[in-house]
Amino acid sequence: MGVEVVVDGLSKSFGAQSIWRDVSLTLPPGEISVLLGPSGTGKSVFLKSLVGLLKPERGKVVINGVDICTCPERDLYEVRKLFGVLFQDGALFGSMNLFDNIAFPLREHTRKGESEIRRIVLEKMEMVGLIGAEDKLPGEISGGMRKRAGLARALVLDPEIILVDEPDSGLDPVRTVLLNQLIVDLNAQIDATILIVTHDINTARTVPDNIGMLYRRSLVMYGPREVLLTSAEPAVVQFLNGRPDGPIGMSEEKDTSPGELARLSEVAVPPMMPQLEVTPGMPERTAVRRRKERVLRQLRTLAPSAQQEILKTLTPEELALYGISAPATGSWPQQSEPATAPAWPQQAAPAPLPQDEVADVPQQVRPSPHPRDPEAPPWAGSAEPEPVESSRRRWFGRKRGEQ
Ligand SMILES: Nc1ncnc2c1ncn2[C@@H]1O[C@H](COP(=O)(O)OP(=O)(O)OP(=O)(O)O)[C@@H](O)[C@H]1O
Repeated sequence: MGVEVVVDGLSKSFGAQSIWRDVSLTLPPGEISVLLGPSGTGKSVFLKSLVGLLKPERGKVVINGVDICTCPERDLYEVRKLFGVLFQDGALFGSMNLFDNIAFPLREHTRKGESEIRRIVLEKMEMVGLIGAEDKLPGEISGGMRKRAGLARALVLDPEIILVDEPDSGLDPVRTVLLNQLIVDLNAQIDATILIVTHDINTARTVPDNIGMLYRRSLVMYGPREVLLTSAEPAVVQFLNGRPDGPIGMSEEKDTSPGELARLSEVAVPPMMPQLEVTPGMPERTAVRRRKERVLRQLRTLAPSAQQEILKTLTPEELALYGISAPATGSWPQQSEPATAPAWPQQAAPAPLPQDEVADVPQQVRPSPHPRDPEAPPWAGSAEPEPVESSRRRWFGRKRGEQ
């Protein structure tokens, strides 16, 4: 399983220009997260800070117990081996064919022999659908193929954390969806922690488990996808609807007129879209189960609209297990008699099916093998949800020093 990345109070400037301040978030292990934000808000700078290519002046990035902002170079070198990074343009060497480009990290960072390198490179090229293009130069292939080649190169060292910078830039909508599907399938296969930086709304609405948004030098929101995708926060609504009116303008410092805000408040939050599922025949995404448990534990801290959407994803069996009797009605879930934690049926992960048998594989929703403690349901302790103000503070960030 991928590793957790904990970002705590991170601030980055270039000279007098502050890029973002006091950013705190956790990328849960093996889950897919997306970082959204208007152009120039420092999303790429954030990715580079996560991998230690840029040094923030305050805060921590803790990976496997190592704070990469302050650790010695030697430790940073070790932690970097956990990462695979797909840069916007694939960052391929123009004079090398795809095979050599993808083999490059193996030749640079390992002592593997050429036959082993060949096996690994061809395996990764197969994963991204590039078999047959080994001898092509980057200049001879399409932008989508270059992205996939960059992804294959990011995979050769078996990363536990994959950072993807704008996978959709320069791709048509169909290629974007196909690349998104590839990322979801990859996550199912290798269970790596993935962070995607994008401003593509469709990607944000269909791919991640968690979403954050950078805006005006802050992380204005971060959490389970249902939180941002149902938020009525003006900047989020404007962004998700691609509206010209609202707080986001051509320049970052734009002021919003009361008229604009009024117009925006009439804009409906677009309905949630279902998350992309893995291609039939692939292993299941084990992160889905882990995330469900994690999110249910924090359910009552989330906005009511987010709770509704989360509850809609539960099967009747899961609703019964978690003692929820009134899902998705607009009201706080009623807790029924706590279920005595049943033993989940043990199931082996389904074996990949042959290609000619993959059609119409029924979706399996597997209950968690780690059911909650029946004595402590996620919403125990109060029949009422957390006050809106404190749940807003949780999702809209807090000032430094505030608890
Ligand atoms: N090495 C650097 N030195 C100085 N300024 C930099 C450096 N790298 C980035 N910046 C500045 O940081 C700001 C944020 O840039 P960044 O590329 O991270 O934005 P972004 O959100 O990824 O934008 P986009 O969505 O357009 O790619 C920009 O103003 C940019 O000029």
